[in-house]
Amino acid sequence: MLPNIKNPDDLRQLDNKSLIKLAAEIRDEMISTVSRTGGHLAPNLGVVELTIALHKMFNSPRDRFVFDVGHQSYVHKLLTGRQEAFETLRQYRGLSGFPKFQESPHDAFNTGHSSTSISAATGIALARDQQKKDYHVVAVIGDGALTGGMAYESLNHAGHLGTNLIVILNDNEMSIASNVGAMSGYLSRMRSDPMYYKGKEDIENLLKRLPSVGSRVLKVMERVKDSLKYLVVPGMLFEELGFTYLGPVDGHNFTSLKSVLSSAKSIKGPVLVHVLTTKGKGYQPAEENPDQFHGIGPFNIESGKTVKTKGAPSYTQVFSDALRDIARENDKVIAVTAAMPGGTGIDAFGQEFPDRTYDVGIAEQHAVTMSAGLAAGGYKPVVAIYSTFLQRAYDQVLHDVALQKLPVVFALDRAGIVGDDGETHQGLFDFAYLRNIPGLTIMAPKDENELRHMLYTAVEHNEPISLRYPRGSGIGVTMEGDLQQLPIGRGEVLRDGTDITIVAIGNMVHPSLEAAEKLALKGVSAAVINARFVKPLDEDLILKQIDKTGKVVTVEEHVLAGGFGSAVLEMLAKHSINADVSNIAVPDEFVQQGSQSMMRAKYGLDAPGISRTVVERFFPGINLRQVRQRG
Ligand SMILES: Cc1ncc(C[n+]2csc(CCOP(=O)(O)OP(=O)(O)O)c2C)c(N)n1
Ligand SMILES: CC(=O)[C@@H](O)[C@H](O)COP(=O)(O)O
Ligand SMILES: [Mg+2]
Repeated sequence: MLPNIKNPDDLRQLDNKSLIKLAAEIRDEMISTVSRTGGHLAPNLGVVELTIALHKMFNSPRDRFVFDVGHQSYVHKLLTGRQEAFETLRQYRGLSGFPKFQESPHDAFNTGHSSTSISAATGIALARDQQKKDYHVVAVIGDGALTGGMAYESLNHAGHLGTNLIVILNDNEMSIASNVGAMSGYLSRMRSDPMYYKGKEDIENLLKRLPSVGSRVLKVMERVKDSLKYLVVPGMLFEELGFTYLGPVDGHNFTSLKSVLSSAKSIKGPVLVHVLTTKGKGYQPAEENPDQFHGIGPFNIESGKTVKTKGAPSYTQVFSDALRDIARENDKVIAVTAAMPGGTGIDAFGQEFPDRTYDVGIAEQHAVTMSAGLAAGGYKPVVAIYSTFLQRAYDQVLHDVALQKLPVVFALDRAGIVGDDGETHQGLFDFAYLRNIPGLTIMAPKDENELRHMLYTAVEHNEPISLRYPRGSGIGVTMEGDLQQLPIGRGEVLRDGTDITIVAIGNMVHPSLEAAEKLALKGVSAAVINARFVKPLDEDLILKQIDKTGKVVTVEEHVLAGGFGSAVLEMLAKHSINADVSNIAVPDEFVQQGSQSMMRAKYGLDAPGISRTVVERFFPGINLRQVRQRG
């Protein structure tokens, strides 16, 4: 059936039996494709019926859907004319793993970061109202995304506005890991306590029987109704915020879904539909391990096992091991994660030190300010956050941590090019957004061994400090002995040279060393500095080398504007040094999805790219000269 669904109109004639068949085909298609491409399988398996029902009951693209995070939009893509492209999911120039208005008019709003959907949907609804148009706006948000502050800011405002807006709360009792917090508990109680259902039915029956009498009595009756509802009707919290609450309904049952969506369409004002789903539904390994199948690499469909590659441990793993080593000696160390315990390696810390670990939910701002509070109370919080998600908490870093010089450690995982998640998740901005904050020390290790020492240095440092490291495996260096404190603001010369100085930071140091080897073969003598610190810069070391070579190239896996190269340029300007400088970095554009190696090659962020840039920029005639010499 799936190939016959060219657009949502093709769903209109299908009865429940056909819809059930279609749901099974969609699941097969997603399992088969994601087993090859990798992707967010479990969230999508959970919303198959829900998404089909949405497309059946609404009229996209006239009606607008906003998917929160957007990692659960695969079913929507399959129903909106993107079946043929589906095999290119998350690949270079292929279908995005998130909604993209550039891909389809059915994608009303681009997402990737969590908890934005209700705000965006409110704005779309307001634009509709301004233009006196008449269409539905539907935000689809998960219970995990509902832990993010923006979700509450927008519920609060949308409830106050009273405009027509439908929020579908997809409650599968999971974030990536288990969901956390009081709201999650509230949703669970609605899910599981039969008293709520019974109470709701009883009250509804009672209310139906209440007589319509004179207006004063009516007012009293209304108040009685309200207080009775308050006591037992589920979703009262949302009702108090100004939403009509519908549910909870079984999100895998077409009859219930169609009925509740039909009611939602007819109600005036904001409506919240509470839908219960099972993450990973229909594929046993994903149902059993929804966290592992939240976002998964290629896997074997029969066994559900991922294709393992042997190699160096990931940066995350090394960070996780080192943090536990440090915490065994220092009982002030506290680990904080914002809903990414597995992704950041804080899960292992939590197992060993459950009382010193906090998962705050998808609440990066709260994570940072709470850490500031912990630091003010004498602790050493290590906040492990993906570079892209710390973008959320800029003011908290500046206002709550840095202004008070509080010793919070920011461990930024997934810094640099992240690969298949693409532009929403690239960790390419952190040097820039942190470098302008006074008193914040910024480090990046050249490899996984240096990461351990930097983490130790950070914990021992008594002021705000950050370190960033990339997604994926380290480079396989030996882990050297005891953890050591690195001198703050000191880099190291890894290779001497007389023609040019390459100053690299973080994971660009080793490719720079390789590039220097290549350059040597062309007769260029390149010095290589591992800067280690973006702030404070090792000015003496860099200036001394530049004095020798006159030419300098900076290399970083980060955007050019405001990054490490900018820091070096500012330093040269400060000292009135007139050197010949080139900066290798990501230009002023959003980096698309594609494997990390492919995208690094595209931007010249690998050994061949670095040596090519050096030759083209500083030694353009070199090949010719060599050929002439050889001749
Ligand atoms: C600001 C931000 N922080 C963290 C994430 C990482 N993240 C993506 S999905 C997700 C869990 C979302 O849970 P939920 O909304 O319940 O969706 P489900 O996967 O359960 O369908 C998290 C933590 C993110 N995308 N954005
Ligand atoms: C959708 C989302 O934001 C996360 O699931 C993210 O894709 C995780 O990325 P990693 O695979 O790098 O942990
Ligand atoms: Mg969820």
